[in-house]
Amino acid sequence: MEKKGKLIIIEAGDGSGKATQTKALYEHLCREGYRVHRVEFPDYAADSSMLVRMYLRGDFGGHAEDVNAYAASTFFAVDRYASYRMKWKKAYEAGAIILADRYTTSNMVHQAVKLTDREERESFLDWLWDFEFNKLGLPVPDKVVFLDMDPEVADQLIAARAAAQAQERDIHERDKEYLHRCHAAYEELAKKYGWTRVACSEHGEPRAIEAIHADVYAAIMSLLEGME
Ligand SMILES: Nc1ncnc2c1ncn2[C@@H]1O[C@H](COP(=O)(O)OP(=O)(O)OP(=O)(O)O)[C@@H](O)[C@H]1O
Ligand SMILES: Cc1cn([C@H]2C[C@H](O)[C@@H](COP(=O)(O)O)O2)c(=O)[nH]c1=O
Repeated sequence: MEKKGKLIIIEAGDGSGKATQTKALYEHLCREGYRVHRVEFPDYAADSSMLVRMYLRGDFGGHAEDVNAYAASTFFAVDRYASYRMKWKKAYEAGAIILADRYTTSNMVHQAVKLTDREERESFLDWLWDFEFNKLGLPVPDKVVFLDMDPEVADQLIAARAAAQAQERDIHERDKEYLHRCHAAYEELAKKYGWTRVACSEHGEPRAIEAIHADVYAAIMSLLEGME
């Protein structure tokens, strides 16, 4: 019988602090002596993300909608499959904690919003669940923490980061209206799938990184019982 680990996802809209909070939680859990592996999606440094990179830089069209939800989801899912098989399957099956910055949950939001008809969207979500978790065999998350950052605040954080690091925005980050639709979908899907919401902004300002971290840690604490 396999001794499975725990798969924890830090999920949110673009520029909402996922990398920052994943790093803080990873360091906290390491300090406490847990066996933790940190992964991120897309896995930009890996060959498997080539189609994702082509899509996000606009090779197939400058708008998210230029690639339909099913095609785009497949690019991201294949990248995830390669990461799972090559980087963390063994550790997960040996009982480690896997901490992921984005996962299938990003396809559930960022691709599902392309379908405006409710029935079509539900049917896409059912297809996606079956495709990634049953057909590809990726593990279902044990906990999804949704960082709820006001999209206007996230847009300012992206702008500041882009200026500081001379980075270009991808086709999703360039489209403010799309990011607002994604935020609404996050709120809806957090309820549908039972994701834990952590408030990350108030009165148009981001909350302090440490305060958000304390809430993220509190959200995952109960999962750690019996883990080493
Ligand atoms: N609570 C916060 N207060 C102020 N600045 C923050 C906060 N959280 C993150 N930042 C800063 O905002 C920027 C975006 O944060 P981060 O890279 O963690 O977000 P992300 O969700 O991983 O972004 P992306 O979706 O683009 O991968 C970074 O420059 C980071 O230092
Ligand atoms: C993993 C994953 C991501 N996406 C979307 C979400 C974001 O808009 C981009 C990735 O950008 P980041 O700023 O580097 O996080 O891609 C998606 O649609 N599906 C996925 O599975």
